[in-house]
Order: sequence, then structure tokens, then C-alpha cells
Amino acid sequence: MKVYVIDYHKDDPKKCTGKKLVKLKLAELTRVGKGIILDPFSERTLSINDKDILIKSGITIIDTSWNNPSQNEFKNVRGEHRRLPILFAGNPVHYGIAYKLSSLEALMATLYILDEVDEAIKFSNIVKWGHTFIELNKELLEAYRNKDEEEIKKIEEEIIEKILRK
Ligand SMILES: C[S@@+](CC[C@H](N)C(=O)[O-])C[C@H]1O[C@@H](n2cnc3c(N)ncnc32)[C@H](O)[C@@H]1O
Repeated sequence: MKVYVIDYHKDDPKKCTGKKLVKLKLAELTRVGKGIILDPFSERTLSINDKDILIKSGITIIDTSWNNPSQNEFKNVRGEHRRLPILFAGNPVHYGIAYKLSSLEALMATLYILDEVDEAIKFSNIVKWGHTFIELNKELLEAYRNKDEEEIKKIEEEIIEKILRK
């Protein structure tokens, strides 16, 4: 399984998990999108239907800043764009915030949902807080795992409704 990173060099290099993946040779730098493009602005939601794309062509993470992400940084990248369903960041910068995942967390979530749990856990070991993300989202990740897009959207709607009712 191939992991690619498009790096816009917008974040503190010391905290950047995209750079870390490349440095550890767990991902390859690219300028063109390949396979699944992790794009929080996408209308399509990642699901088990995307597993073939992962296997054949891999996954591309777009490492930009959450402070000022430009939609063009995503739009200009060719490939199969997918957003992740609601999940909460476990990293120290955005802890507890919905949807604002780090590059590494987005990769772990993708692998988990596509039923590659062992791979997701392997990646969680490269940072101190990696396991926190999995623990924090365990119930959600298990609910989304191996499900198709419609099922995932339905689960997500129910979760959001529950949060709003609180
Ligand atoms: C905005 S960058 C932040 C990069 C930061 N330097 C780091 O180390 O995490 C995180 C990237 O992970 C992916 N990502 C994060 N949350 C996502 C979500 N909810 N849906 C889809 N992709 C997401 C996207 O490729 C996104 O651009």
C-alpha cells in the first residue's frame, strides 16, 4: 500500500506529521495526486467501496495548514477525493476538535475504515499521541469500519444529531 504526501510547507516542520511520514520513509513526496485524495472539502465520504483504489493506487495526504487551508490546494489535485466522517483529533494541537485531523490521523482513520486495522495501529506508533487518536475514536472507527458510503453517512448523521441534542 502506497502513501503519498503533497507538502505545501505551511506548518511548523517540527510538528508536521506529513513530513514525519516522509522522513521515516513511510510515505513518498509527490506533486501529483494518486489514488484516494484525502480532502476535507470533498462531497464524497470515504468508505469500504474505496478499498480497491487504496490497493491499486494508494492514498495521497495534502499537508497544508489548518489555519488557512485554501480550497484550491485541494481542487487542483487530480484523483478520487474523499472526506472522512466525523472523528475527533487526538493530537496536542487540535485535541478534541471534530474533523480537524492531522495528516497522520487522517491516514490512520482511512486505514481503519478500510479494514486495515493492524496497519492503522502500526502508524499510530510513530508519535506519542498516536494511540490516543485511536482510543478517543474507537467506537466511531469501529462503527465506520467496513461500511459503505450510505451506511457511513447515516451513522455520521445520527452521531451529529446526538451531539446537538446534548
Ligand atoms: C490540513 S493538513 C494539516 C497538516 C499538519 N502539518 C499535520 O501535521 O497534520 C491535514 C491533512 O490531512 C487530511 N485530513 C485531515 N482531516 C481530514 C478530514 N476530516 N477529511 C479528509 N481529509 C482530512 C487532509 O489531506 C488534510 O489536508
